[in-house]
Amino acid sequence: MATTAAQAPSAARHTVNFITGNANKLVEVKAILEPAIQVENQELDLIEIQGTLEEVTLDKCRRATDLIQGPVLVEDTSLCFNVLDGLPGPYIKWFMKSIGHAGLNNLLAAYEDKSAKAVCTFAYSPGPGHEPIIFQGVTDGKIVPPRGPASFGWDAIFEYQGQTYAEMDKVEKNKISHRFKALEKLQAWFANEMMS
Ligand SMILES: O=P(O)(O)OP(=O)(O)OP(=O)(O)OC[C@H]1O[C@@H](n2cnc3c(O)ncnc32)[C@H](O)[C@@H]1O
Ligand SMILES: [Mg+2]
Repeated sequence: MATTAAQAPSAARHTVNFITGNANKLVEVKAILEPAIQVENQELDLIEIQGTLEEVTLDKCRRATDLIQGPVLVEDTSLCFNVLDGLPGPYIKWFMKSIGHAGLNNLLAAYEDKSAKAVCTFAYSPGPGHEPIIFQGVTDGKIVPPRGPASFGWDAIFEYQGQTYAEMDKVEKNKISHRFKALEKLQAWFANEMMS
């Protein structure tokens, strides 16, 4: 059957298979990308290596590609304290689990500089045998005692222009977040792919 003009744009739309076990990430990625890019999800428990933000994400992407045997999108989130040369960085998940919001604040108690960077590193692979492509977004803020709901990771202790991520309306967070900035680059790359 011939494709009608009305069907064409949606048929040409990209779909990504976002591999994550984190429901909050998935909600944000969908809110930012859809409807331009359709987001599907598979949950895999991927081993995460030690290394730079890029190395950790690239390795995660290669492992996901091998398991899925198809196109995948993965993401790794870091919270980097400037005075600690970027730590906890990609190990933030384990710091959150072990010492929580109070412990993360205490790590900076000896320093005046509470500035931090939220970094989102996405890697997209078209499938086995392809090198993954990296899209990174950074939002600068500072670490503060928790304010707002504690429903998503370290949102309550990361302050951006006077408000913690947790205090912000979700729509507002998704306009300035590290995740949004990385996905802007991904969207531009997909748009370019569609034209070539
Ligand atoms: O399956 P994956 O995608 O790996 O999901 P994850 O929860 O293991 O996520 P990461 O390995 O990227 O670890 C990042 C940690 O930072 C938290 N996190 C990620 N994005 C966040 C955001 O926008 N705001 C607050 N916390 C966030 C997240 O809950 C983890 O504890
Ligand atoms: Mg993880």
